[in-house]
Amino acid sequence: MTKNAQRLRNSKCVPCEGGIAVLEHNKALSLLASIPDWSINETSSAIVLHKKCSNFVAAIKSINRIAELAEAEQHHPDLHLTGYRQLAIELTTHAIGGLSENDFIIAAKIDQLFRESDT
Ligand SMILES: C[C@H](O)[C@H](O)[C@H]1CNC2=NC(N)=NC(=O)C2=N1
Repeated sequence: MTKNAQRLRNSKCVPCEGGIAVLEHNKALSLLASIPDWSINETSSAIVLHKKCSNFVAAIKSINRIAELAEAEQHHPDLHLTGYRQLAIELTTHAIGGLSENDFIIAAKIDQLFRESDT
């Protein structure tokens, strides 16, 4: 794991209700290098991870773990479960209409969660 990934994993989300700038494209790309399974959308306003879970129950368990994490951090992803086990996790900071470091912190923590549990 890179130093940046470790730093993100050990960070806490900062409450955000607006008033901060969205991350610059280059900054977003450099943070993305720490979470290589994730991709960024065309407008650099969201990052997404596609995960094929082993079955429906495993997908629901993952959703519940992510929900707990999101509540603890007070930063919440959009979760899409389709095709019974295809989980898409999308992160953006709604309050600013784009990416903030919070999105990368949660993404790094979700990666950790997936490493530590069955999916
Ligand atoms: C104060 C608190 O941080 C905000 O209300 C949070 C809650 N969770 C959130 N989650 C996401 N993804 N974007 C937000 O802007 C957001 N706002």
